[in-house]
Amino acid sequence: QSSLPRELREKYLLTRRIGTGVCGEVRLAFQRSTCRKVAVKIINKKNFQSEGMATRNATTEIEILQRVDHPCLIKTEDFYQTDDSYYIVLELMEGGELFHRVKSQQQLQENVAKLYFYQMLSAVQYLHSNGIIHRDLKPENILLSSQEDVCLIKVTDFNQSRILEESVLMRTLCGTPSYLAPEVFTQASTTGYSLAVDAWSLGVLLFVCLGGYPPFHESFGDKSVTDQIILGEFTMVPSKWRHVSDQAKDVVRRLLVVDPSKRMSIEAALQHAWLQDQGMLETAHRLMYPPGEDAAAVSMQEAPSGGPSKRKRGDGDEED
Ligand SMILES: C/C(=N\NC(=N)N)c1ccc(NC(=O)c2cc3cccc([N+](=O)[O-])c3[nH]2)cc1
Repeated sequence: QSSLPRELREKYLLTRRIGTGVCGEVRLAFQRSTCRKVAVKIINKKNFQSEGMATRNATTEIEILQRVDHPCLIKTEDFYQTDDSYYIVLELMEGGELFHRVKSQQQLQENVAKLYFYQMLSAVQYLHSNGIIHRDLKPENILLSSQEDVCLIKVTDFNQSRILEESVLMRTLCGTPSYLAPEVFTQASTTGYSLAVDAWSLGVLLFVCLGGYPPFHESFGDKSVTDQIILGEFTMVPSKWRHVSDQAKDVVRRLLVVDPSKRMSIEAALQHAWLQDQGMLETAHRLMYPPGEDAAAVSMQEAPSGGPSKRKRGDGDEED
């Protein structure tokens, strides 16, 4: 406890480790004033390659963590740092990492995988609409809110994230193209598809949820994992995929496409037939926007037809 920042120690009681990551650990903590349980992610700075990289990455990450506001993105409520570590206070996600959920259940039931996948798509759609690319979507970075199958998921770990800012390239493309070399345009097409990297990762995540094992793995055939990825050669083991619907397989196949310009986009995935499932969508929206938690949600609720519409005013009075 002694090496913790004093303010952190004064406000929170840190207890046992609940999660481990390559760049640090996660501890269960109690807010002393309310006894409320929170998670504290401790990231040791020396894990980053170079000092410059560390500060930029971490600053960007902290900025992103504090800026994002979506039900399927982890929220930070406090942030401290010492010379050698960052301490990020986060909401507790008692279901732990998706990685362990899939491992313990071999593979998820299709409707559960669909509910989780829809939430991941919503989270990534929000990030992309705010010019943020996650770039490191994997089962360890998807957290579950409870031990129940039907639960809220949250994306975390923006360590590799990048904020798409106005690039020199974009400005260049505004000027007269007459004197520009061809690679300036072809290079444009590659950076133009940088959002698509998250779509690929979501394809891998969905594959793991449905199949219970990774699509690219050294145990498959004689090619290296890198070669399998570059060739887009994934293996659907029949015994594992026999009970998975053709529509679900179609989503995976359209995301795990090597050419980013041909890969299904996040938007297109949200429109895919597999996700036009009213039951799942209602469950997802009930989890993401629980009634009564947010005035906006209340006002969006359909007032019961005919009966007096109960709406909460700012001062909390019920009005008929
Ligand atoms: C921001 C971040 N990583 N950033 C980075 N590596 N640079 C980050 C990474 C991982 C987490 N993980 C958790 O909050 C987390 C993991 C876990 C496992 C069992 C149980 C719980 N829990 O809250 O009950 C867990 N929470 C939270 C934040």
